[in-house]
Amino acid sequence: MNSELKVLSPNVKYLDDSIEVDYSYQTTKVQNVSGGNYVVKPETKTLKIRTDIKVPKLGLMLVGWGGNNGSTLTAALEANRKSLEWRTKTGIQKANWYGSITQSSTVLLGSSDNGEDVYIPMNKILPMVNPNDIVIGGWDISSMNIGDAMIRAQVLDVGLQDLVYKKLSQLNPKPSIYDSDFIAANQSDRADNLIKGSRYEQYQQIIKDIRDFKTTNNVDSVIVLWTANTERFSDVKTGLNLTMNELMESLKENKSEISPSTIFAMAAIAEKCTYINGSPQNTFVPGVIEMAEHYGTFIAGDDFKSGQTKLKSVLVDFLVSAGIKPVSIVSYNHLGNNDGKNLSAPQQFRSKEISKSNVVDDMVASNRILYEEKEHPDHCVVIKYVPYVGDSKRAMDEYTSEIMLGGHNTLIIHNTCEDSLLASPLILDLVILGELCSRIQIKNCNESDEFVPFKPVLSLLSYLCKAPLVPQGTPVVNSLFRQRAAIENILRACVGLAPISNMALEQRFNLCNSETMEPPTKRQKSDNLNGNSVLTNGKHIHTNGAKK
Ligand SMILES: NC(=O)c1ccc[n+]([C@@H]2O[C@H](COP(=O)([O-])OP(=O)(O)OC[C@H]3O[C@@H](n4cnc5c(N)ncnc54)[C@H](O)[C@@H]3O)[C@@H](O)[C@H]2O)c1
Ligand SMILES: O=P([O-])([O-])O[C@@H]1[C@@H](O)[C@H](O)[C@@H](O)[C@H](O)[C@@H]1O
Repeated sequence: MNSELKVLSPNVKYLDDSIEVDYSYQTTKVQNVSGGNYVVKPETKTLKIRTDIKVPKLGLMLVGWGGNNGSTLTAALEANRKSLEWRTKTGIQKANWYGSITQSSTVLLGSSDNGEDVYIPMNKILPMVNPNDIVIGGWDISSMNIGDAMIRAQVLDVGLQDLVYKKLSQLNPKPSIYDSDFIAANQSDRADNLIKGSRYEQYQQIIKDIRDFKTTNNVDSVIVLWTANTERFSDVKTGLNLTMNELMESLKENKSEISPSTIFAMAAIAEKCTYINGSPQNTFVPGVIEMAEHYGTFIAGDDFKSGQTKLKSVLVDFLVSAGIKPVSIVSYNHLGNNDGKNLSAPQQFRSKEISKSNVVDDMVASNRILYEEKEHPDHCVVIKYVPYVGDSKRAMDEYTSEIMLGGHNTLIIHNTCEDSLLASPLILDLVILGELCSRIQIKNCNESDEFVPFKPVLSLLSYLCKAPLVPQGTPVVNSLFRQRAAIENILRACVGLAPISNMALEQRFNLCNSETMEPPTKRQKSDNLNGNSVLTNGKHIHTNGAKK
């Protein structure tokens, strides 16, 4: 077990294969009685949470492996695995995972005896897959090896490229499913690495590829993740894909409206491999969701939330929760990578426009003081293909908001997003957190004797997605900090710790008996006398409460 955290609590048991927690889960039920009068009922559920601490040997199969994101992630895995360093014009650069919350962010654990906040790396709370142990592979419609694909991508420092090229050039993507009706025509010149045959035969080939990858690499489990081009939306209609059976029949009848990404999702689900969609298209048609529920396989997506949209889900949250009313949001960006080339086609752009535009909906709907029922800010998304800038996407945003008494506030932001260097760590987090979720189960002791897994639609990964896929009947949350808090607090619950509330009552009230003890604060110095910690605050007080 690589976790370095030990929680001392009667509610937490560290067993050979698992951590078991007795957890009191508190929620609040609201009954909107009438006229804005609410009756609120706190609820407590007695749960048992079990986390399997055996970390599997994990395989990651990327669809679109030879793309900018896929080749960059592969290089990053190699660079970090070997702790590579390379010379740049500003000095020596060391490999790192900046931008990954599991590898480079921390979680507030609690406060020390002298009142200081203590933080712990997120990947130390529970045993998680070590990126160095991930075996990567995948498919691409382009036959180019990953080393040459990395060069083609023009993302990484040449110093790093030179260090990893030999290894990456030996990696070759498997042939993939190409359907020119779903991605831009300008992608056809890459399509030289294709699976022939009917859609059903392609589906069977993908299943075989997954099985072969598992066996060849001796991995315990595989996650399949789409980082291939953005597809146009598929039609969703009766007789085509509304149910699992309709979808499977449509596949067997070789219906042209079944997209490559949906075929990949079906194959992964059938092989019980978590499937994650990093692009905005509607891969998860209702039949795919039913299939995931039938097989109990995790699915997650859509569309990595990497830069411009990630900032939007912070800014709009801040503005609206500050009582400031965004009334116009214009998000313009241009990029010159192959993604931008594909998005220069109208149908592919439309997929991206939808995912980039819906990200403010939940925050706007949260404040009926600012917005009437059907009222929304003007929201315009523009993406232009400008080859010269390559993967270094430029995002320019203007947020205009109404402030008090008819005033206006305008935020203008220029945000240079190195798209693949921002997206690759998100792919790592999607994979590591997605795998961790497969080892967590919960039992509602009041209702059942059974431990149950997460629902197949893994909404916990929403922090990493622009257009979160959520279980039917549950709300879409785009607010970045709410999404992150969900991850943090579920990780804490798995080791028996209460959610972070930031109430810090012990710092705001004298919760100790004021006669005998001052609450510790950061400013006060603590030093040890005769083994007792003594707080100095103008008077000497023993921690055992005896006054000197
Ligand atoms: N910051 C980001 O980079 C970011 C953020 C959010 C979403 N995305 C999405 O991630 C995806 C990948 O981005 P990218 O910059 O790596 O794009 P890219 O064009 O460099 O890579 C896509 C790869 O997919 C391959 N491909 C296309 N159709 C395929 C198929 N059916 N099967 C297998 N391979 C196929 C292409 O040959 C290409 O190598 C895009 O859909 C993009 O919209 C990227
Ligand atoms: O930065 P972000 O908005 O999260 O996401 C990016 C978009 O801004 C960009 O237009 C698109 O090309 C990328 O695929 C990605 O979707």
